[in-house]
Amino acid sequence: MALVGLVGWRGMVGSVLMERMRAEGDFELIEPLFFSTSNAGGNAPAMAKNETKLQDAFDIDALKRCDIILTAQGGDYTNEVYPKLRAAGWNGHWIDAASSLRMKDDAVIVLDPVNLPVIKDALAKGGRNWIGGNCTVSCMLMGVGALYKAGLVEWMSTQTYQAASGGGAQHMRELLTQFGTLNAEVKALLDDPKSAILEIDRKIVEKQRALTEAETANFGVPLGGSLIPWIDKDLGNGMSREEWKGMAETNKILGQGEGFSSPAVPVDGFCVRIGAMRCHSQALTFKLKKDVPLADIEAMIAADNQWVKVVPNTREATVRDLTPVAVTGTLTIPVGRLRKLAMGPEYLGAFTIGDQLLWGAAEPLRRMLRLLVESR
Ligand SMILES: NC(=O)C1=CN([C@@H]2O[C@H](COP(=O)(O)OP(=O)(O)OC[C@H]3O[C@@H](n4cnc5c(N)ncnc54)[C@H](OP(=O)(O)O)[C@@H]3O)[C@@H](O)[C@H]2O)C=CC1
Ligand SMILES: N[C@@H](CC(=O)OP(=O)(O)O)C(=O)O
Repeated sequence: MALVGLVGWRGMVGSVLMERMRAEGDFELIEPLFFSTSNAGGNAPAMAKNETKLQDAFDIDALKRCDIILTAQGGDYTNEVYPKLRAAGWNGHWIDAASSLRMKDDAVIVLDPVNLPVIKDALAKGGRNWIGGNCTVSCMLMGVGALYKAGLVEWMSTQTYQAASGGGAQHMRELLTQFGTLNAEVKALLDDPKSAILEIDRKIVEKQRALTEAETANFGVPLGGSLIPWIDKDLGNGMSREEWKGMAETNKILGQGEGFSSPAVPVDGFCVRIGAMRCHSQALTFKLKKDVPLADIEAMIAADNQWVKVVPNTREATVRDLTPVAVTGTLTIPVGRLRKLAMGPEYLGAFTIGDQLLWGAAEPLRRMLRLLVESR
């Protein structure tokens, strides 16, 4: 059985990953070795078999024992440990949730329902680095990958509505704390049905502007009852790093663009943080290479994989099935609001949602692990 080192298993992404691995019986196929950056020598979780103590996640010799290492510990950990491990001659498979290695030439961004041929090709060529994609990109491609696979996309523009969880657990807590503070500020007025809404509104905005440093420590500004149209670093050219990932990662996942034989498809838009908990949503505008009937597009998307679900473009179906609340905790990727846009028959609009901790983070990694284990 493959000895699989698990790093970052108790974090937010790691916990979702463990849950999914248990649900799919993955532990029956591996010998897990649990690592910790903070509690080496402590007890490993219940899924441990023969190795019941936590290993030191910075101990290169302990890591070197593993056939496969799967980490959801974060980019700083990857940057510190991965080069040392390879320099020490380790030739195992490295599966990683962090973005650090994503754009390296010897790394594949894994999303097997979309890019199994790219993964298999890299495996055949001796590939050893398998990196999970950006959550927004992975969820988008799980939904509308069919249009790319069919070579129909001339360009795509994305407008995202990204959940607090993308920043990590502390960001989710901060959002809820802000909502609580705001509610408390106007509770008495809310309880009085005769109170004036503009008075409530005034008190809320005053409170939002007066939130303490502690109440905005993670987002930097209020998010509850507001939004933040910037995610990740400022690239200095008017673009956020999250926006840059849209084009770079979409094309790399599909095996096109730089380093590949076919050209990149332009992907661009705006990435916005909103007050959702753990589902990323996005409105997409496509320029298709030709006019394809809407019914054919719907059929193509619906047939692409077992998780995508076309939501009829009606009010009733949309408000029921196409919301973060409907999708959270599920692997379903709804795609709705599909319609031809006023600009012409080649212009297609769509709206899609995904749980950014499942298809956006944990699921592609556990599926890659499974693929490696089953191909041994
Ligand atoms: N959050 C997201 O949306 C996404 C994250 N990622 C990647 O995954 C990485 C990990 O993200 P995320 O899971 O959100 O990070 P977390 O902060 O939840 O977990 C990271 C590590 O923090 C340590 N830790 C310290 N205190 C606690 C605690 N009270 N509870 C749990 N763990 C604790 C754990 O390491 P130890 O057990 O060794 O102490 C854990 O593995 C990110 O840095 C990013 O690279 C990728 C895609 C999406
Ligand atoms: N940047 C994403 C979350 C994330 O971790 O992305 P990446 O894996 O590309 O660093 C967000 O904030 O919603």
